[in-house]
Amino acid sequence: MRLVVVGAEGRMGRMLVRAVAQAEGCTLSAAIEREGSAALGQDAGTLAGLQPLGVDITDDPLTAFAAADGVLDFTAPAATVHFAELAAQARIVHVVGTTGLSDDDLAKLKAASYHARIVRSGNMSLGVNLMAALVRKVAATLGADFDIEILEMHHRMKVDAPSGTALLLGEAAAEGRGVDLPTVRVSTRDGHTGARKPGDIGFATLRGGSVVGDHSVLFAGPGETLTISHHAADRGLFASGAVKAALWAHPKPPGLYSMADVLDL
Ligand SMILES: NC(=O)C1=CN([C@@H]2O[C@H](COP(=O)(O)OP(=O)(O)OC[C@H]3O[C@@H](n4cnc5c(N)ncnc54)[C@H](OP(=O)(O)O)[C@@H]3O)[C@@H](O)[C@H]2O)C=CC1
Ligand SMILES: O=C(O)C1=N[C@H](C(=O)O)C[C@H](O)C1
Repeated sequence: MRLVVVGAEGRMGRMLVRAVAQAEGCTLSAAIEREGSAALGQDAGTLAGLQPLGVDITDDPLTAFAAADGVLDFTAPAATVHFAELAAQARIVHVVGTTGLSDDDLAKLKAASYHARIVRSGNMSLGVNLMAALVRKVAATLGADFDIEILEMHHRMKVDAPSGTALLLGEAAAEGRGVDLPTVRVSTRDGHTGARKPGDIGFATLRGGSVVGDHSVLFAGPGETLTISHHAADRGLFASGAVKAALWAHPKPPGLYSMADVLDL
């Protein structure tokens, strides 16, 4: 499978280049950065800390997608929407790890998925997707006297909050309870907030240092608290999950898929 990495100079972009170079059954066909990037013309392998791969970074996704079977995209919302339109035109696989997408962005991805095979997830790791399945089950099992709070911590450079993973876990909890997350979501508390509203799902965000990604879901009940946690130690795990998703989606019909589909959870 010929794969393009977009945002190839980014923290995840470099990891994706390494994961593609090391995986069986795929090759890196192109690497893309934005117009004006200092990385243009550099070898993607060298930039990722590998031997040269003979793939120079360009700012021409249209040409790259026309000669590829799939694209791995951990960039930014506006870029991802644009890449989804190009992936749909080229009828290829689009693996989307980008977080912070608005409802409008998600609607555009849905439209693109009539022609592209899109796999989107706020977290590409096996552990987090398994955790989401557990959270759904626990939320469905415990009664309304257990309050659900989601805590996440990431590195100081992260630009969106709550994290895509926290939202994915919140959606799983809401699904377990049979409610829509937007109707119960509380993402900020400051000042005289009043008592906690029954049924709310709270989010707390920490940022600092080089933390790759830590998530906990707390079920706080009368006299006991159940906590389910995940600690990511290395971004390589998100990158290998993305490659797995691309290989899984290659023979599938156009559509919008999740990591739970890929992992058969
Ligand atoms: N789903 C998952 O498992 C994971 C998701 N993520 C998500 O992935 C995204 C990227 O994270 P991270 O790698 O840390 O961020 P970085 O800022 O390090 O990387 C993003 C890269 O994308 C580039 N980029 C942005 N716009 C364009 C464009 N239009 N064309 C080409 N390249 C573009 C950026 O270039 P420039 O710097 O010039 O803007 C940058 O090189 C975030 O949304 C993050 O939350 C991260 C880890 C795991
Ligand atoms: O920006 C990051 O770094 C990460 N983003 C994803 C998210 O928003 O949940 C996944 C991971 O936790 C790292």
